Amino acid sequence: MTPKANEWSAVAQKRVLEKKTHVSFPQLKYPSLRDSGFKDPVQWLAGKVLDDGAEGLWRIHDKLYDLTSFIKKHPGGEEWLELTKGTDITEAFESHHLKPSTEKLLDKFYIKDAVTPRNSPFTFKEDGFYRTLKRLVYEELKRIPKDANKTSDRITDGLFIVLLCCSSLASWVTVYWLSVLWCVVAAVSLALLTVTCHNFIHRRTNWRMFLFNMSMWSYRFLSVFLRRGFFKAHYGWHDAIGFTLPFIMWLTSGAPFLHVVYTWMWINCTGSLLFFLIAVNAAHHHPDAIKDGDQPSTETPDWGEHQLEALLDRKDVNSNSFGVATLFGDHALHHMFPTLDHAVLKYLHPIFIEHCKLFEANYRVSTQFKMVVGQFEEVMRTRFQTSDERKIKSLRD
Ligand code: HEM
Repeated sequence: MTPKANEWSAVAQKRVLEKKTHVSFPQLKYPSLRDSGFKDPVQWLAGKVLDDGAEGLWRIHDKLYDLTSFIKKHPGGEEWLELTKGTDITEAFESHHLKPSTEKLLDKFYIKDAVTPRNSPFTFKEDGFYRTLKRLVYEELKRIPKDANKTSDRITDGLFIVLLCCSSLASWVTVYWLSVLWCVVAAVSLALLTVTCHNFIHRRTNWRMFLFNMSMWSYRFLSVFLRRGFFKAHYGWHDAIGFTLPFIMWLTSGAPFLHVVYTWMWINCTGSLLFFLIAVNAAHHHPDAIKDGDQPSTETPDWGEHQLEALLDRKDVNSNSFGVATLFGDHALHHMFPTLDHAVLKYLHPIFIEHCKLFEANYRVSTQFKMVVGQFEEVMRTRFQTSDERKIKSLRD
């Protein structure tokens, strides 16, 4: 029985303790492996293999496909399919392909129907919010300027060059305050570069996605250095690309190696802190953004509408291309269409807003300042929210 609004938080707290069902979606079982080992993407994927009913194949909606022969031919890159073998890839498949012809290609790989229901609450109805928006976006993309994505390329390349120059200067100069100045500029450009490269990591394999790893994070697994088998299986040379920065600093500055390492670590740690501050004050860390445990709008929401529930956009960030690229802007459209360049998204605003109005979707737009305040409110939050509470607050904003 669905709990009443005033009982939701207590019921959800009980589910958290019992660990029998998913908290927000009690029709789903408690995720396997959630509480064992590292809580990282590798563990999450292993848990999905146990729960998704894909029988060692790839599951899309309620059908199973054998994509083994397609892995090397996949235009988006091999990694996506290698990593997801044995899991339900419905959400990834739906959101990463706009061309209607891609779906037809699936028939070639069909093996059989799945025997268990999907272990996901999300729906993709033909006349639902997401699928209708996807069709509109596909048509709209034909009308936008062909070179729209050049803006992101220029911002990324510019930040990369600033990072290289300032890091080398920071090791080269011998005046303390000048060195600090170059270190600060390098750290800021490293943080902004890392965010900007996020624009490239959901797309077909491209060299700019590797620049994300200059931060010593990995665009695939943030736990990459902690996992066994670093150079085997899923781990590649690009996971270690961050080590090229101190090497370049050493070569160009001629400074003693230890001094370079020390300077590099300062830049890296400060850059990481700034990256964290940007990320945590962006779209999701606010009480009005749904989290596991909060009450969803329905037990089987449209996937796209649920994305909107999970974030708030910022009007001051969305108003300029540099802000969008370097501060996780236009996040709603980015969630729904991750393969599109961030610089393209502004052209989709008019149809997106109209579509939200038509479907009465819960799309919220806030400001950067309110997101910073909301981030502290989120940290202090002690109860789970009902969907009505989320809606009422969003109207007040
Ligand atoms: C885990 C699931 C998958 C992910 C994350 C994924 C990701 C991607 C990405 C990032 C692209 C490049 C998109 C672009 O540049 O616009 C792409 C393209 C493509 N993928 Fe996938 N893919 C997945 C599964 C599949 C499957 C199952 C098929 C078909 C059997 C498929 C067929 C294609 C085709 C045909 C393209 C080229 C589409 C185009 O040019 O518009 N993908 N995919």
